[in-house]
Amino acid sequence: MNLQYLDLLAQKYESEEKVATEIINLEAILDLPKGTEHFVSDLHGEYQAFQHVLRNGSGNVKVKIMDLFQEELQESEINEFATLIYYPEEKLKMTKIHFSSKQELREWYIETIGRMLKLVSYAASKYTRSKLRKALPKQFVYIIEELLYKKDEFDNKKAYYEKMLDRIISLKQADKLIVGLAYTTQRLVVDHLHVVGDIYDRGPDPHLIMDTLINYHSVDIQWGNHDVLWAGAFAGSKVCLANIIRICARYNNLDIIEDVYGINLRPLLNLAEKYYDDHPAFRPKRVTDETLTEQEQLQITKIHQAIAIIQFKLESPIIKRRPCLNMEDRLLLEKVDYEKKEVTLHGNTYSVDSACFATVNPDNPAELLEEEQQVIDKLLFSIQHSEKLTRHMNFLMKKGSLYLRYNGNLLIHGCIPLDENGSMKEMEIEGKTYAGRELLDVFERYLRYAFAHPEETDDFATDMVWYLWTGENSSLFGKREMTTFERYFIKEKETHKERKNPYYYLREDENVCRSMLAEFDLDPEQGRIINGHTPVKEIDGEDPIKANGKMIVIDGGFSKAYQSTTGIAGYTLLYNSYGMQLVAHQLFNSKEEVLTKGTDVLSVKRLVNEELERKKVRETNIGARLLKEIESLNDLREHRYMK
Ligand SMILES: O=P(O)(O)OC[C@H]1O[C@](O)(COP(=O)(O)O)[C@@H](O)[C@@H]1O
Ligand SMILES: [Mn+2]
Repeated sequence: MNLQYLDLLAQKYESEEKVATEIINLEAILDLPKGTEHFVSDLHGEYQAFQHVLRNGSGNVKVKIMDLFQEELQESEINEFATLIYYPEEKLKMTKIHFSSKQELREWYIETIGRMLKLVSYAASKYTRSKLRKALPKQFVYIIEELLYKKDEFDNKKAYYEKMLDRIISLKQADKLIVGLAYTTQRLVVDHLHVVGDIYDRGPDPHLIMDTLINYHSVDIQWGNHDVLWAGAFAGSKVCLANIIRICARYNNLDIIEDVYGINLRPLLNLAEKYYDDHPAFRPKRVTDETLTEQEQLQITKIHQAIAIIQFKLESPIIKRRPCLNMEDRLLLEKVDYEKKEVTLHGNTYSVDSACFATVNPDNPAELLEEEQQVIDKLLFSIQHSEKLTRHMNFLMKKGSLYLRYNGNLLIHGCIPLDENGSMKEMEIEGKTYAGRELLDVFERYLRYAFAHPEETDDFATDMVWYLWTGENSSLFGKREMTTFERYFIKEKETHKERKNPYYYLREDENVCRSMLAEFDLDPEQGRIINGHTPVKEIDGEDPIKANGKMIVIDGGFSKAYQSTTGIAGYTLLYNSYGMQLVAHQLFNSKEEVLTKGTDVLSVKRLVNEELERKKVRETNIGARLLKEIESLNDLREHRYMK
């Protein structure tokens, strides 16, 4: 027993009563039902769709409303009420214009606030009062508690409550109260959120997702390859930086770089204007914005080429100085015959007639022009000095990890690299061989080191971050090679294919999944692997629940760009005290549609498993921590107060 620790503890609990009270509290919490975990993945900048899923708790809010009111309310009323919980400000505005008299509005307020209080109290029933208090809107804590805990057996307080509600309405506080209660409900239906990777890229608003997560009550992140690419850029990797700008150009998202994160793109634009023309392969993909003129599209097309070529040039020296990464196959600029305009890959020769190699020196293809060097250096300087990006990246690192063991499950964005036999694939790094969990741990150590040393741009750790984005043994990429060059410049489609790691077919096998759980010291009987990264093609009948339920893949494609291949708008997972449920979301168009049509974009639920007995906090990660705390408090009690 650590006596110093007990001394410290004694400062906080300075009387026997205080120790006893805390022990009683903690023990009571252990017997509460486990809180609801909510899993989402591959958000890819789709803030609106993410907001919707968050606000309706993947359908959980509706379930609670149905439990309480399905006898009393019609379906349309239930939908109206649910919409009020999801988007209280907007829905209030829309509802209020329909009332013709003050009296009508007053009645609606009283009825609605009454229902909301019932809902809050139901949603909070498995939490302690102190947890509920933290979830309440600050300015109304006292009033709501009075209203929530009213026990009016003797009819003494009726007038008191009525008066309270009346005054709330007459003092014009009802709207604020309704908004507060709606957000409290949203917060209560989900205890903890897991984001299984890929917040960034393709969609327009990753920064808004980051802001939401920063303000969320309880969250962790398992990094996706796209998140690591952004972290890598911030950590000093110029090639990661070129990639994020290239992807932003490709998806018409350069305003994320310029307007949101405040990076000046002018030097890059000047370079682009000087050396590049129109090119069909580099036209921006997501042109929803009708205000984008032909001129602007052309500008983006040129920037896209300029930064792609910088990226390819920056890859070469890394591949050459790091033979252990085994990426010589990707020295593509070196493989081009600039006279014949051909490239030879894996023994086959293809035309690269359409390629834009104006800045490439055939004798030294990886050499950056002076201007290119300046552009990338300036970009790196601004990105590392962006206040907002600093905040977002620090949060990403603080709340994130490559994988997470949580309540018996393994959460991981991409894969655990395997060989064809299902064994953990080995990789030699700096003279040592790693595989499985150790490999992932060493990857994470490099990323954290690179992040802590942003001034080092060419060291091994920084190069490893790029490897995490694109390397064969990366647990985030999970494919043999990234065929970006081929997809821009070679017509033959067979060169575009990215071969997946054997993990992606072996994960269908229950025994393989069991051995992966064991590799991470998790119980193969109880645990499951929760994966993102590869869109589940529901359209083709692919099942997100694999390996007899040991593997659940929740990338259903929030990303609009991928919805035509998946056929849905993403999966999410809920894990409450009764078990796990997978939710398939139908296409989400806009919050306006939800508000005007009153219908939720209905989500289809499938049971993954049912707990035989309702799971309690005692059996969770938090429970284990509380048990330790109780043990220390018992020690303190014995040592300090029992003598
Ligand atoms: O669809 P795009 O923009 O061409 O991107 C394709 C690239 O994205 C990747 O699929 C990685 O992104 P994901 O993590 O979303 O799968 C690469 O394997 C591939 O080369
Ligand atoms: Mn991914």
